[in-house]
Amino acid sequence: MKVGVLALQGAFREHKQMLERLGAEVVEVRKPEHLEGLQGLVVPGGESTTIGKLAREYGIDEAVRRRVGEGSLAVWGTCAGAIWLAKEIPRYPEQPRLGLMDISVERNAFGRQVDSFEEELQVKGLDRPFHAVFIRAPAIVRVGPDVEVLARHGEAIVLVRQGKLLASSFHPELTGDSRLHGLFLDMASNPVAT
Ligand SMILES: NC(=O)CC[C@H](N)C(=O)O
Repeated sequence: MKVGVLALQGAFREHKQMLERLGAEVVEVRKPEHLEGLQGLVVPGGESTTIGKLAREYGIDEAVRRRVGEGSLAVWGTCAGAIWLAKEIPRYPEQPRLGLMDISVERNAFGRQVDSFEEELQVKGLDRPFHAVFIRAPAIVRVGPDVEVLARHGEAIVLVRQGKLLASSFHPELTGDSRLHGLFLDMASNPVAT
């Protein structure tokens, strides 16, 4: 199983290590041609405007849209990566994005006072809670009819799936728990979107 991590900016190294621990071959994606032969792509947390601008400049967004359209690539956006995947970003209508998930993702939704926090999240499909780290995190404030909600923090939606696309508000790569990376590898290895 060969997957990539978008390595333009942000916390991609931790994702790479975790995916490798699960036995995947992991490529750092910096150009469209690096997507060749990949079944999945993880888009890390970081600064979503920077990631969006660089991905557009290098033509990576176009290439990812094409591969997702063919059904041959799964994508998981974490934190800034989730913002990049979203169709709507309230208050930032001009921000460059992939725009493939029918969700609205509000940047820095939890306010300045609580810049960062951690929580034991109940995740649909996991038998025990997942320790989630939120860092200047976004919240998913609207989901379309094809989007399944997998976890919430209070009222806020923080983990969703739409076919071969997955988005999380939090940073799943910062703890030793690799269950969500395992779920993503399962999604990427399944040729049929469910
Ligand atoms: N940890 C993160 O990825 C934070 C995302 C950042 N607040 C943004 O809007 O881009």
